[in-house]
Amino acid sequence: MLDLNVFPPNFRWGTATAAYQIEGAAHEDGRGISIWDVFSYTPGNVKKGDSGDVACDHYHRYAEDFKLMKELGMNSYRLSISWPRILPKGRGEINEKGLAFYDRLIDELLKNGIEPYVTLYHWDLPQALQQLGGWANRDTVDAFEEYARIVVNRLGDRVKNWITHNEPWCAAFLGHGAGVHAPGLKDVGVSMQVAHHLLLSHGKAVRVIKEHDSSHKVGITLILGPSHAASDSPEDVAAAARHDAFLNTIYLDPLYGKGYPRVLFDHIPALAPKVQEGDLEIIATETDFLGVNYYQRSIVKHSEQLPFNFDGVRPPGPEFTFFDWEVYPKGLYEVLTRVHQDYAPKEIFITENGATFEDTLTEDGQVHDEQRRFYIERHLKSVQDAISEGVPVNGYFAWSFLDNFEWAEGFEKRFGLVYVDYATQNRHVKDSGKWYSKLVKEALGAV
Ligand SMILES: OC[C@@H]1[C@@H](O)[C@H](O)[C@@H](O)c2[nH]c(CCc3ccccc3)c[n+]21
Repeated sequence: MLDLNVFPPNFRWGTATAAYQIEGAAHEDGRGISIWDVFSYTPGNVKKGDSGDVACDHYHRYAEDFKLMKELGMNSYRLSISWPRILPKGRGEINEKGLAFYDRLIDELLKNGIEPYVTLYHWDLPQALQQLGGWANRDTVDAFEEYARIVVNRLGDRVKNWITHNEPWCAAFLGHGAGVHAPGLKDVGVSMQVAHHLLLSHGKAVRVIKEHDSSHKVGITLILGPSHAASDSPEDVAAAARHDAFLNTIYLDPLYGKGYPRVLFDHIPALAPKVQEGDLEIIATETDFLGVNYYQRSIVKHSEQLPFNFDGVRPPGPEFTFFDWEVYPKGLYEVLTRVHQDYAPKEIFITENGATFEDTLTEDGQVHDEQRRFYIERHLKSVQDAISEGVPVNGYFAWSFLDNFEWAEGFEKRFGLVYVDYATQNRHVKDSGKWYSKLVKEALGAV
């Protein structure tokens, strides 16, 4: 199925994680608390009352984790920095122990010959900033810029690839519209203003990084997926166009200098964000790559449901993951060709792709996860097909290296190529991880 010769010789093969999901040590070495600590500690928000207090204990086990990563043959790794470890109050006093931790982490990665791709924000806003309004408060844009400058100045001699934000759609809508993620607000209008502030802070951080060293590569990671109309009726087609704007072009358009999509905000003018003079120019600051996270497509029909007048329709499958997400590899090809055609990023990295299935650790420490292996194989085939058509995809980061804290699902949902036995913190490479390792070694060996 896969022809590894199609992938460019300098292709980045790796995995992705995020600080709050793997580090643990939530109250160690001066770390401040984040909105996800608060959200997790609030009963009812996270399955089984799980939290990131311990998680994979990566804070203490990163050396063994990177040794395993090297043994598996990967040449890249996407991680995120915990803002509250660096600035416990979000701004002002710097926590030297937090910076020293990431010094050690990056040094250990480089010692293992693994290229770091660093996400500055993967949802763990310092709670002190939330108490001042969080991302709904435009001041947080300046706080993020200060945080970015501190991190880039400290790690910028060794980290050359930066992702400003992970999935602003999640931080904005799941966190402030649907209320199912931290900080747990349910106000669509606020979520749209949050989206604007996240994009604005992205543009500011790009400029900080480029001022530090213009040779550094910087981009943003978006969750993208096709919005398919449930029928060819004009109202379903119009509903799908609004959903496409709601999920995809509300971010893609302003990032690539097109402003906010009229198809959405003509429908909900009262919910449009307040945009100040110069904001759109900052948001559209030139970047070096686009990070694409892909998991599934959406099927959309017209609905009386306000404010968007669209609703989801259960996809036909027939395959679904443990998250009940449809397995639809073609959607990744559709996303990549559409992004290339409509926005033409210089480079694209698949910064997340993966699946959760019910994993069982056998007596002899194996996890036979053929479904996950087959999921990844078919999505890599979609990447291969896009590359064959000239789409500049230069890397694939499987979500995730380790099983980890899956937000509101807690530890029940496992995405790792490596199984984590949380009772012992032992790591067990799953069959999918062994397969991916063999594939990566073949691809890189072919260089
Ligand atoms: O759900 C798997 C991963 C998360 O663990 C990552 O932190 C996050 O970047 C990420 N985004 C998505 C798609 C959007 C989504 C996230 C969480 C829950 C539902 C949908 C899936 N994932």
